[in-house]
Amino acid sequence: MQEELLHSVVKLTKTRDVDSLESSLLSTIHEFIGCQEVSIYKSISLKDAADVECCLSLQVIEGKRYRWSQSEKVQSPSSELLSCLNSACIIAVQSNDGIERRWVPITLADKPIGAIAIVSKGLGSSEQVLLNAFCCIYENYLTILHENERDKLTGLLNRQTFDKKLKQLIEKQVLKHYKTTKSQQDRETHRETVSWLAMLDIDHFKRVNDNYGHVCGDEVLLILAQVMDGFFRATDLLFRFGGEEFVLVFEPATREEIESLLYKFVELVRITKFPFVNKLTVSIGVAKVGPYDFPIHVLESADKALYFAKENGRDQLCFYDQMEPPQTPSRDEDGDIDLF
Ligand SMILES: Nc1nc2c(ncn2[C@@H]2O[C@H](COP(=O)(O)OP(=O)(O)OP(=O)(O)O)[C@@H](O)[C@H]2O)c(=O)[nH]1
Repeated sequence: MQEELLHSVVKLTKTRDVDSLESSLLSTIHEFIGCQEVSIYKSISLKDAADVECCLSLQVIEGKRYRWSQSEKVQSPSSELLSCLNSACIIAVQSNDGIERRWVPITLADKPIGAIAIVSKGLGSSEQVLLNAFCCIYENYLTILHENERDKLTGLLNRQTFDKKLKQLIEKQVLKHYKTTKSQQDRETHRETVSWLAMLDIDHFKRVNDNYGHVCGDEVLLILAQVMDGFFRATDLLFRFGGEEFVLVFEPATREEIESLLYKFVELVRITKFPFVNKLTVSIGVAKVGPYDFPIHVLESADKALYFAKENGRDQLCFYDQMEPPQTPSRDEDGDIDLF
């Protein structure tokens, strides 16, 4: 038993990304603690505590068969899950048929960000100790992985993780696409709700540095990142690509939804009071992320649209497929930015 336990800890800490860490955690919990179901829930929004997603779930069906399910928005989270998320305390309830439901909070930087939920026939004290220990190992390792994926100044995702995260999103999209669309005609109609990538760049940022110095420039960058973090949903991927350039990846939405969201953001930046500078504006280039696109091509398209927005007055957004022909050359060709 001790040897197996050690192996499971080694296996858990061997993973290098959050998704494999989570599937490893659930299979380890299932292996060592008899349960019917074990799931990971995460808060999606900082503003609304009831906005919760079930990221991954392992369910035992008919003794030795399992079913995995992932990324499902929880329509009405149970009151126990919500109190676990709000209080960061373990909650356990037992029904008359002896089935126990237990929620163990997951915290990151002292903030509850989710919970592990386990359905069992009741856990003995040694099983509870084991479950809490697995959750602590997961939490500690999650903190390390989280720090490695983040930009040190702004706390947003860093450029090194971009390829991996975008590939994961595209893979999920392909899977969903095939699950939900049976015929070629269905696939055509589903193209309307694709994911979107936006490349965002601060206008005339050099002037901020030149007038007030690099340290003040850094503070402006930090505040802009906080504004972004507060405005977009937790499921949107926000990257700092370096300097004053950011990349945002949104989950499937219609063009109208993304356009309206980004217009609101451009307006929000315009009216936000930043330190030192009187006025700050951003330009944004937007491109579709289709299920069969290569990340580099999507990035190049968004970059061209961003260049177009800059060339045509800044403080605006431009969609790649709505640019006026002839298309402007990518800044990549000018040697202005280095894509990979
Ligand atoms: N403070 C700070 N400045 C940075 C950082 N990285 C890059 N920069 C600065 O960002 C500025 C980018 O300037 P440019 O590429 O000329 O673009 P811009 O002045 O924003 O003009 P447009 O993009 O054309 O609107 C340069 O002054 C860089 O030194 C950083 O990490 N911190």
